Amino acid sequence: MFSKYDLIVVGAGHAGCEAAAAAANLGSSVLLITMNMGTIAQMSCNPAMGGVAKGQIVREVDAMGGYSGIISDKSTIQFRMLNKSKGPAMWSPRAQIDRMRFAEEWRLALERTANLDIWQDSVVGLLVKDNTVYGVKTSLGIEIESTAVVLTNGTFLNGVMHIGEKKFGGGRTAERASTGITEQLVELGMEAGRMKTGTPPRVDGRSLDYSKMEEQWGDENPGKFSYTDTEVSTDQRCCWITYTNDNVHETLKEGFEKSPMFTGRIKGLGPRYCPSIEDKINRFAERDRHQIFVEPEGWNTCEIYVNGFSTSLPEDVQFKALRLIPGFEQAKMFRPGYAIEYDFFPPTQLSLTLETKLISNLFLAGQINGTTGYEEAACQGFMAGINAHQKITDKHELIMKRSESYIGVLIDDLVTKGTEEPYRMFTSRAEHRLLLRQDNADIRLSPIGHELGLISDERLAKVTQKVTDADALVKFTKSQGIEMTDANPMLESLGSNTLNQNVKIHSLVGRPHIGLQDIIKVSKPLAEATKVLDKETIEQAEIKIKYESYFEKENEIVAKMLKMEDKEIKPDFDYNKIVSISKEAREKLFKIKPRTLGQASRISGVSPSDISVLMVYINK
Ligand SMILES: Cc1cc2nc3c(=O)[nH]c(=O)nc-3n(C[C@H](O)[C@H](O)[C@H](O)COP(=O)(O)OP(=O)(O)OC[C@H]3O[C@@H](n4cnc5c(N)ncnc54)[C@H](O)[C@@H]3O)c2cc1C
Repeated sequence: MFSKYDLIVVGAGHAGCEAAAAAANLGSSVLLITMNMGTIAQMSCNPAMGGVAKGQIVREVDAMGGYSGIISDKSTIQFRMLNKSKGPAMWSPRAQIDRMRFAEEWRLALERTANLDIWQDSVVGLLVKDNTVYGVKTSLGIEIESTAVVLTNGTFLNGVMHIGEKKFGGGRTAERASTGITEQLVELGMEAGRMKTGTPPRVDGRSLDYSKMEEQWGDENPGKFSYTDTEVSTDQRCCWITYTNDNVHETLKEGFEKSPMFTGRIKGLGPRYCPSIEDKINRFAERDRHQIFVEPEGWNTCEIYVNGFSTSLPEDVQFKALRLIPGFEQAKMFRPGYAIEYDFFPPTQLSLTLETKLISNLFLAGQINGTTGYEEAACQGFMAGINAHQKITDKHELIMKRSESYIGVLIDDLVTKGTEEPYRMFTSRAEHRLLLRQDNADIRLSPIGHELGLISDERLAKVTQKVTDADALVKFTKSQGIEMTDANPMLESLGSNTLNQNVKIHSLVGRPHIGLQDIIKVSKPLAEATKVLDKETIEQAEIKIKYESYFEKENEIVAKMLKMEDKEIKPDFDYNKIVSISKEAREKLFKIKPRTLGQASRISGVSPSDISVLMVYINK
């Protein structure tokens, strides 16, 4: 029934979809096996993409030829650029998403992708010989062969869901758990752990009184994720904000003794930055209210996601407490919140390509590696799909540097340091975040996508043109002056000091709160010079003018750091021959097998003096 594939991807969540699409677009024959074709790219929790640091990841995946940005744009119901009042390194695109449309768009995109077959079934085991994977076994008893396998099982491996004292096996509400894979991999010598997460109840939006809540609209001129010419709706749906209160907290506390979170019935660590409402009440007892974001799940559905109210308390307690929130007095519940615990594989067992060190040609991506979040999963899937293809076609592996992408930071963090709790991306994890901005992801990464074959010549040419045009515009502002009589009314209206002599446009853009678009309105030469340029090119020039000196300093730091980062360590390097490093460092170095001195320096337990000694040996 099945001939041999180049690659089998197990699971069609955010990681699996990107992995399958990337490898197929590169030319591998791919079979995507997923338990339920009705839940391809299902958003298990919040219907939103992007956010702080996560939005940058979506843009990076898009810049290299992944699909997440395009699909998000097609299903956006509200868009906001977060942190716009801060520096550009913090600007983060976030979109409220139509959950059903997102899943449908992903499925249609996969159906349109050449070299990609889909099979609905559950994988129960791997075909492994001589520590090399060569296919999978399914619950229908079928054995399907492939040269490589990417596992992206999400929260499904031995998943157990909890609502109060009730407990069900399952990978997500109304879906079966996956058994067999963890057990086999553990038997083969891999280590598995347990993590947990939770989700809030969903309610019927027709039963809410929005007049008691604050409206929260998106941006007036909504942006988007993809650098391609995707169209986004200029219509937006409103979200709302309301708050819990003492009565809500007291009611929730009635259920604490039945809460699996407090009775210790759930094993594993949960996401610290996405706590349940019971956790928040417990940890921040001094707070008399917590914010609740009331978010529509789509354009046409009345289903509402109660963001901030993640809970696994008994459903009747959830319901009683919800009705005490302003605007929720008559709320009808569609689905209760629940918690889930699942298996993951500590990611220090992977190499930087996301291939397992133990079993050749087996790659792991997404929540299975201890991460949380669609964006974190999508970018790992994308990278695993690429690297699986590269490996089986004997091409170079793709390892992203920490200084060139959030994707590089994420994978390096996971593989080098591991994670004890669900890992999510933050801007603070990226030491070179000033360079890793959402506005320049295409400039940073499209050449890489192009070299791989995922970005067309035309698309790369557009990026190159943008850089050339932005540089030319910066140059123009340095030579072109502005009359003070033209500038002063605009400066006054924006609360900036007026001029007492004519200046170059460049020096005005250097001022806070003054942008090129403000000056275009009052300077005919600038308006003329920019009339054929798009918004992004003008923005790129403005960011360069305002932050050029900071970028230069950061680039100098990166150049210094790359000297260490580029110092390669051979995979079979024998750390036993170094006598003067600590026992802990030796053990960790053997376990992680760092590729470079830079990676070695980030392993916990490896000290700067261990690195100095190691450097001497490598230089020998
Ligand atoms: C209850 C809940 C709450 C969550 N809360 C949050 C949150 O607050 N914040 C946040 O950022 N993230 C949250 N998440 C996590 C978020 O859903 C994941 O990070 C993201 O979906 C992971 O993507 P993935 O592709 O790794 O896995 P998933 O999206 O889980 O997809 C896994 C896919 O694999 C398929 N599959 C699994 N096993 C098999 C098998 N053996 N054979 C065939 N197919 C298989 C499944 O059917 C599914 O399609 C939550 C998840 C759940 C379930």
